[in-house]
Amino acid sequence: MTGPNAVSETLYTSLTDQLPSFLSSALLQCKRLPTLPAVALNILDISRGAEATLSDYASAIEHDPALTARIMSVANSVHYLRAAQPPHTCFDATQRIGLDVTLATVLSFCLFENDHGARGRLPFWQRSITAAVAASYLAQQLCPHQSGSVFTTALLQDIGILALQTAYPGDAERLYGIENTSHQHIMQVEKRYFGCHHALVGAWLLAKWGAHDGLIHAIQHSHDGLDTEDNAALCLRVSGAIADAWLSANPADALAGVMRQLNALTPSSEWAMSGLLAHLQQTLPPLMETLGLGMPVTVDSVALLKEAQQRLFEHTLSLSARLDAQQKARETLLNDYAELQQRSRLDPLTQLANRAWLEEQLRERFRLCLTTERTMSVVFIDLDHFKVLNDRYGHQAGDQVLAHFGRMLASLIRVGDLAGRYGGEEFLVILPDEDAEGARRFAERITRRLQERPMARVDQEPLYVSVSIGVACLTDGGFGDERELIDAADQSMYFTKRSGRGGVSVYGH
Ligand SMILES: Nc1nc2c(ncn2[C@@H]2O[C@H](COP(=O)(O)OP(=O)(O)OP(=O)(O)O)[C@@H](O)[C@H]2O)c(=O)[nH]1
Repeated sequence: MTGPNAVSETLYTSLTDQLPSFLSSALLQCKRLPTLPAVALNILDISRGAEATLSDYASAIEHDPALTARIMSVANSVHYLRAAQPPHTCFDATQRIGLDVTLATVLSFCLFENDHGARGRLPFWQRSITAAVAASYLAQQLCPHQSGSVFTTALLQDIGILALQTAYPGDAERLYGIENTSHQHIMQVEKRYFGCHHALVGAWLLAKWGAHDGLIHAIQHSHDGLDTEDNAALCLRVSGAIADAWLSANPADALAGVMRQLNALTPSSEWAMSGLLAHLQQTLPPLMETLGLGMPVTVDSVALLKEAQQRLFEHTLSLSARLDAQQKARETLLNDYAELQQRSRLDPLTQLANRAWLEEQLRERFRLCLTTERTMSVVFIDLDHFKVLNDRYGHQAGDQVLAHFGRMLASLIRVGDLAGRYGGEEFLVILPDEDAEGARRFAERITRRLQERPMARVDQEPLYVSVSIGVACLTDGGFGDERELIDAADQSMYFTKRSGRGGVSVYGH
């Protein structure tokens, strides 16, 4: 289970304070509560079909308190909650967590270790389901938009009993096995034996598992008096009494007693009691039959659990296969993205950084230098008489020269430097942590290299080019931004041009 989330942390702490500590330690030992065997069978049946939908699972789970509590808590966990409303019904919960998590949650059901254990819990399950059906019918009359959540809350109102029976299997028979004991009496016995009754236990468990505050609060007060302004709470609280009456040895008398109580509170016509009884009469017998609660249940729990584990295993396998595929798709996507990003930063002809990337990098490095009090230099390079070269040897030869020059420049820079094509036949190199003298030496290496190596061959003849270079160092001017630094390097480059080309000038030197 998920553990309390941030929202219910305070509620959880307050419930923990109220719960005797020996009880919380014992309850923590039972990680899962047993599921109705018939529901477990139904879930397995559904999981065998390839076309099973979320609704199929939700319909199966919604009558089982243990699985309902589990699925509600998982759906409410922080991971799924995000900014959304908490789930109010099994349908909400399964929609929230999706098919994979629903399957993983419901297939990890557990059962009572033997038929005897399951039979001993029949009254608990019968009461939970009867109360849920009654509560949702009443809610449809009084607060229709809450009937789904009232059903779920009513189903879970006694989950504390299931937990206590599971934590104290040896005492369960003695505490809960006496026939025709009233719910009131059970609560008195619990109070004597455990120091609190099952509503608090149920609320604490749901808080521990991370259910939402509304549900926890409603369970905690599910057994309070009927004197409440809140219609949903009223439907919940009266549902237990109706379930007890319906399941008692003498339903007619018991129901009359409940009606008397209600009449004292509110006019009976509003409650449409006869409609409720007709609804219970019509709904409950087939439902109890389906859930195996009409007669003792006989199931081979070992075989059932084995099959569930097998299904869970198959499900996990298919899930991990899908995760693998998703992971691969994600990696390809990331690679494609990285490649695309890299391409969007490159000049296609020279394979150096393009102007946009150069400017972005220069902006960042300029800011870094200011904050860390470091320096940097930029080197502005312009190929000489490139128009003449193009005109004389053709545009293709010009392209060849640019591409070759790009490769040469890339071979001269160090790790951390950035060389790029700034415009047509203009190049820019950023030299971090380099002063003006270092940058000048770098620029002179370029001019020397160009004297040694031709940048193209035309009709087998080597074609040499020269460049005019301007250098500017951050330390040599009060530059306000990176643009001013580039302008300074550009000015120095023009100075070189005016001085006869094929050389290096340094700004401010
Ligand atoms: N082949 C080729 N030529 C280009 C490219 N980009 C710009 N050019 C050319 O480069 C030439 C630049 O000419 P100018 O700005 O007059 O400069 P220059 O001829 O180098 O003269 P100076 O800079 O004064 O030495 C123009 O003819 C442009 O067409 C390109 O990608 N490929």
